[in-house]
Amino acid sequence: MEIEDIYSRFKQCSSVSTDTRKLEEDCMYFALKGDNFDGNKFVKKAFEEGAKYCIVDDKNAVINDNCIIVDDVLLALQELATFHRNSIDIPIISLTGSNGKTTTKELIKAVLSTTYKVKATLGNLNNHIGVPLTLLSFSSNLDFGIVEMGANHLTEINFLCGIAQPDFGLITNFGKAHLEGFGGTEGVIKGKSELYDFLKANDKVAFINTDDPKQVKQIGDYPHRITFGSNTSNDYNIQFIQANPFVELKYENSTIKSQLIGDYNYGNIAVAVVVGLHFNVTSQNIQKAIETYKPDNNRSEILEKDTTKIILDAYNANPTSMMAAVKNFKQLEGEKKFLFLGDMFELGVDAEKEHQSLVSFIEEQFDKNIYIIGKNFYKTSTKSSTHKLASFDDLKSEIHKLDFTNATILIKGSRGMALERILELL
Ligand SMILES: CC(=O)N[C@H]1[C@@H](OP(=O)(O)OP(=O)(O)OC[C@H]2O[C@@H](n3ccc(=O)[nH]c3=O)[C@H](O)[C@@H]2O)O[C@H](CO)[C@@H](O)[C@@H]1O[C@H](C)C(=O)N[C@@H](C)C(=O)N[C@H](CCC(=O)N[C@@H](CCC[C@@H](N)C(=O)O)C(=O)O)C(=O)O
Ligand SMILES: Nc1ncnc2c1ncn2[C@@H]1O[C@H](COP(=O)(O)OP(=O)(O)OP(=O)(O)O)[C@@H](O)[C@H]1O
Ligand SMILES: C[C@@H](N)C(=O)N[C@H](C)C(=O)O
Repeated sequence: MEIEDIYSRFKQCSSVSTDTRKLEEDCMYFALKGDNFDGNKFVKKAFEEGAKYCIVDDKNAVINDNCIIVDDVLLALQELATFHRNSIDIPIISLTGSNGKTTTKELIKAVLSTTYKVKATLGNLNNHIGVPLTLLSFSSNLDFGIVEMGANHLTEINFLCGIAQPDFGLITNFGKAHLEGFGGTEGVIKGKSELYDFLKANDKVAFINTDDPKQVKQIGDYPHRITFGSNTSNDYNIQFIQANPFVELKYENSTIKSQLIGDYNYGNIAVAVVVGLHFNVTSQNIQKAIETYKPDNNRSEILEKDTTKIILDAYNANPTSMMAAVKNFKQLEGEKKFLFLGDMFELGVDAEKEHQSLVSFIEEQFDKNIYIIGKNFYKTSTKSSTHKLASFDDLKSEIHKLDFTNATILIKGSRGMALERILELL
């Protein structure tokens, strides 16, 4: 069946789903194949749960006239999303970067939603499946769509731009994340810059943080840019005030006191302010939107348990965000500090070097209460005062000996380390 015909059926549906475990009545179910399951096997279930149409690529899965057979279900999903994007004439703002994408996306959404009808990526559904799902959730009555794009290898952002066709774009930062798939730091810069390449090729607009020399270098002399940063020569001048513990910044005559910790969140907030200003959101609305935004899901959360203050940053980790978290932790007030840091994943051949240089850096900053957990950290050379634990189970037997009265604790590690489990041990 041609994509136009699938599209006319999509228009009869309430939504698109790829999962029979959370499927909406009257949706279009795409039977994807994954590492664990073949969606074609769940077609009967999809109809039982209320799907209107099922898109399949196994002829044995065709059980009624509402099954649509295609060569490749994933490709069909991506083509349908592209077709839909071309049919809805709304401005799309896309963002990528090594760190802070979801936070920045949520902040921009909060700011623009004060004044406009806006939809954005749910959670971080930001890959080759998530981006099509995001676009298919947009409709032509929106004022803006915000699309977060993630990548762990070259050409991925270019591919996602082809589907989303952004009118505006921004890169939060270039860091040492997913080094394995990108083949090193230069690969990250090239891969993320595919967003700029798309904007340049299509005369679209880039938001550029001029405090980040990498952004300035990568955008080159491309004229369609909106600049911001600490220098008054920018289109928008934004000043960092402090992050102790919450980030405060100043623009025009407004001071924003956010509920986000970490000076690294300054750039994430600044670009949300600038997007708001550029699209004529009032200063009062920008301020209110940002000041009421609270992070969740283990992303730089600040928690209190009796007299103990906990910075729970266990959602993910990579050398850049780990370094940023440690530096921020160092400048925070507090006499008695503990660090619980877990392995960083997806670093490939750089894993050993990156874990070692991070440990050496931490030991320069802190002389005690350093706990590093996981196989990679376990292999590093450390001072005798640093506590190396090969696994979470090893930490369990150590942690109950510690006294956290009046302490401040940083918890950070890769998703697979799931260091939020520490909370139950405190
Ligand atoms: C394919 C899929 O969506 N899988 C999701 C599914 O996984 P599950 O293990 O259950 O099975 P399969 O994948 O094998 O299943 C095949 C299909 O069968 C469906 N199904 C299964 C059982 C059943 O009873 N009924 C069914 O219909 C199933 O739904 C599949 O469609 O469920 C998991 C739990 O909810 C999901 O985690 C899994 O999602 C995968 C990982 C996925 O890719 N989802 C996208 C929608 C997405 O955007 N996910 C984001 C990923 C964010 C991310 O990590 N981004 C990276 C950079 C991107 C790198 C990119 N190249 C990559 O590889 O991802 C970043 O750093 O930002 C998310 O999960 O948040
Ligand atoms: N600008 C930044 N620089 C360094 N680290 C950051 C920055 N912004 C956020 N972080 C760190 O990254 C963590 C995750 O934030 P967020 O989910 O917004 O990033 P992300 O890029 O969307 O991650 P993912 O790609 O895994 O979805 C935060 O809790 C914080 O530790
Ligand atoms: C959570 C996932 N998007 C991610 O960033 N993974 C890195 C490698 C992590 O687990 O920290």
